[in-house]
Amino acid sequence: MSTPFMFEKPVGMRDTLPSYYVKEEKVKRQMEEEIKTWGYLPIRTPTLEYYETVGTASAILEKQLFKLLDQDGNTLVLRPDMTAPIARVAASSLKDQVFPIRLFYHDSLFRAQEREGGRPAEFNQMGVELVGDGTTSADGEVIALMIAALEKSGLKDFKVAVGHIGYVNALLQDVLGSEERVQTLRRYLYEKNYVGFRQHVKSLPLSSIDKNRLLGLLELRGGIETLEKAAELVQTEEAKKSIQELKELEEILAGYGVTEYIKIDFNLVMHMSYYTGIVFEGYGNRLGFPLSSGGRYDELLAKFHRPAQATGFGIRLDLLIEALDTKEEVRQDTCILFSKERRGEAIQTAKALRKEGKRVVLQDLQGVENVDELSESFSDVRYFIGKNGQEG
Ligand SMILES: N[C@@H](Cc1c[nH]c[nH+]1)C(=O)O
Repeated sequence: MSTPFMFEKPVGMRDTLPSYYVKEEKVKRQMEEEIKTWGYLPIRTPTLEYYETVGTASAILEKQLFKLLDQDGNTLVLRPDMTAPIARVAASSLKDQVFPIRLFYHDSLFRAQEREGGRPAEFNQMGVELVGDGTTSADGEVIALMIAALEKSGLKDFKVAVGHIGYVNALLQDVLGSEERVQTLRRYLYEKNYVGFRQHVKSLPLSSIDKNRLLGLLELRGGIETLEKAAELVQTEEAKKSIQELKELEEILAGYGVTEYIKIDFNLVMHMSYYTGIVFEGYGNRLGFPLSSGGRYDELLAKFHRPAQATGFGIRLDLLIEALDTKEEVRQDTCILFSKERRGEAIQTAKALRKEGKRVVLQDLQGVENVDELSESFSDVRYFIGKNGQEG
């Protein structure tokens, strides 16, 4: 008797069937070609990392981590992110390599999902890390590269929202003082719960001027003029520096010719707590949630004892493919059906066609359940049947 779980999978785990696999491979290849031409080198890191180091540095919610134990009782995690493992590598195996280091990756990541969420808990991400470069040129480069990679994948009508976590913190801190109160409001932003943000601000014991400054943050979305409005809300050094960086970034992105994709959004607060500066998210036209994101993380490397400034991005392949909505068919060119007597001839023909780069299925007629159905999925069907006859 079969067990009741026979066809079930753990929550959030998915099979990748050929039709999807083919699409993903194609998109991966297209984006990788682009990323390589920008001088990024490939890297792969292990699926499992120590919870104590990479697990905590990844800054993913504790309950989203898949944990397991090794034979010595150490807690391991399935990597939820590539940025922290790469920071580990940059600070250890690559410690003698001079900065900046440009790396790219595509690998599966693991983030446990709520049962109701229905989102995959394992997904593929392609991304880059530019480690050891604190210039705004580096922020501009990774944003422009993300756009170039998305363009290469065939994605149209997408937008990249750019914000600055330094500015958000500066404003919230200037008005609220305590980090605890800052955290609460930051969480509303992270959840994109602007109604909750408004209600919470209204409930705070603050002057109406201060309340309006906080509510003013929600208006800071749009074009370049947003930067002027942002400058009015808070004048601390940190805020000024953030706005200056964004101004410079605008110029850099204009230089790359990608201004049309960009909008400023000071409400951006990311799911990763390691971000320290310019942050960004890519949105496809048809999806309400970001399919790519990234930003500057200038304090993460110090956790691995090689302090360095860095930035990067990750593109989720499952969400990108959803946004692309392509009808890629799993294509097979030729089917050679043979009977035993002419098997040798059939094998030779298959060999010759494969050499030409054709995809050839070589099939003994006796093993076929339904010849008509089988034939339908091929553009070319050849028969090698009967004794010494000619190819049919
Ligand atoms: N690791 C981030 C993306 C990123 C790469 N570099 C910087 N940020 C994520 O998974 O969302």
